[in-house]
Amino acid sequence: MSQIATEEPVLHHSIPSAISLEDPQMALHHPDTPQTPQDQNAAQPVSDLPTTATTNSARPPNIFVNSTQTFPTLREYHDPSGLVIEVGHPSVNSQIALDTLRGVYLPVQPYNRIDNRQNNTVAYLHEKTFPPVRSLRPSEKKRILVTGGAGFVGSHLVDRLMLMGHDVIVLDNFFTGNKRNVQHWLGHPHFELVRHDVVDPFMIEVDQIYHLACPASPPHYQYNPIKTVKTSVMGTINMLGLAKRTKARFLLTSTSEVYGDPEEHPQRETYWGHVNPIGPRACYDEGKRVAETLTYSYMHQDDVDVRVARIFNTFGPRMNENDGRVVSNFIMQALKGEQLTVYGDGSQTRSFQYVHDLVDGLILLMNKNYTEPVNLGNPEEYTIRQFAELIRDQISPGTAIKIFPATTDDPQKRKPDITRAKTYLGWEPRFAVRQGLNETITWFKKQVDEGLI
Ligand SMILES: O=C(O)[C@H]1O[C@H](OP(=O)(O)OP(=O)(O)OC[C@H]2O[C@@H](n3ccc(=O)[nH]c3=O)[C@H](O)[C@@H]2O)[C@H](O)[C@@H](O)[C@@H]1O
Repeated sequence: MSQIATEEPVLHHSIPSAISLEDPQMALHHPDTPQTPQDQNAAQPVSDLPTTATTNSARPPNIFVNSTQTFPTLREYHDPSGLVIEVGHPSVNSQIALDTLRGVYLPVQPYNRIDNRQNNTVAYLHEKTFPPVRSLRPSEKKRILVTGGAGFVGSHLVDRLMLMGHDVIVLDNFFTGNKRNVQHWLGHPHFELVRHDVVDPFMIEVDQIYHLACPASPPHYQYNPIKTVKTSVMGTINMLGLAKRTKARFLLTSTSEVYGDPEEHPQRETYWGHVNPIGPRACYDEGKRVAETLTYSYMHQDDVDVRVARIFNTFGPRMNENDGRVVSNFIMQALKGEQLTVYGDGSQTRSFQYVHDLVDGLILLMNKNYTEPVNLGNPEEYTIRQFAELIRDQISPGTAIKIFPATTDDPQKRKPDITRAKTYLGWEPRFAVRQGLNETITWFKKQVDEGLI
């Protein structure tokens, strides 16, 4: 190999700036550089090579080429003995150190497993330490599909299901979801992340399906209303079809928006709603209403085991800072010292729940035997103006609150009646809005400080 290397014609290739003859270490390992006896002794057959990225300390462990620097030989991809130490091609920026690649398929400590008998948890080490998850017997462990699992609510649900010890498969098209929300599970043996749009069918064997996939903030769902309707209709048909085939239990995350601009207050699940079918919110409201219709049609016609949660306004860490919803808008505005934007006269009301409460409710609903729709929300009701003052006073009391025109068809009041959830699930919110807001503000501040948003 080294012979071939020295006889090669001089070619010009783009190489990473990290690999330079000016680097004394690199020069030491270049085939043209005289080698010490120790170096020559170090040459080994491939089978004897250590399998970590530390094998050849002179090479950067992971090489992706951006540099336009040229270097006149192909020998760069070989070690002094002529063994390949790097694969891939500069033309497609695919170079990678072989040791790095080995680290993927031949890890030094494959899935090092730490069982903690005392608290019945198991932790896996694979390049990073994952949070310990409960150790379940095979009969207790479920395969759970979460559509929209990389979104705000979905990712918190995934955290919980993972910590509970289940196998979790996340489907997300990343339109409003973000891989960052679940990156801490990437590589965990219980976790799979699939980029997939629920508008297209998806086949898998699962025990439970939490169907969350759909843009939920008004600016996002109104951005492409036809796609929003397709997501609710075709996405729900696809997931119900999957539930039917696999006999999985199916939970639809519906919304308080099915009540429209309600004439009943607070809203009970028996209320049929007051929705404008051709207004700007209709793509979401009517989409979710059809999704509910489909869910119960599959239940009656095909015996699919279904659950329906009607989710009221929810907030918490991992909300998208740009999604236009009132909580993220007000927090970001106050953090930046900008005026808070109240749409309309601010007398419209909302009831806000902290995301951990919602996740509790979803898991309860999935695992209890109640099949009618259930409201999940915190009845703590605020006018939007009060809510603006609450956030302003927690972050920057001097900031101005400014009135802007109301949005079309904005519901004037919203507050859940949670009698059903209390009665059939034993659920009610535990977080006061103030505590949830403190945690959410702390998270947003950290994101800003770390330059992530
Ligand atoms: O937050 C949620 O979880 C809900 O958000 C939306 O429902 P909406 O109540 O319209 O939520 P926001 O966009 O946060 O608006 C709440 C109220 O604040 C007002 N608002 C919003 C943003 C803003 O900067 N200023 C402001 O006054 C809106 O006009 C509205 O009256 C979705 O449609 C629901 O599906 C979802 O459950």
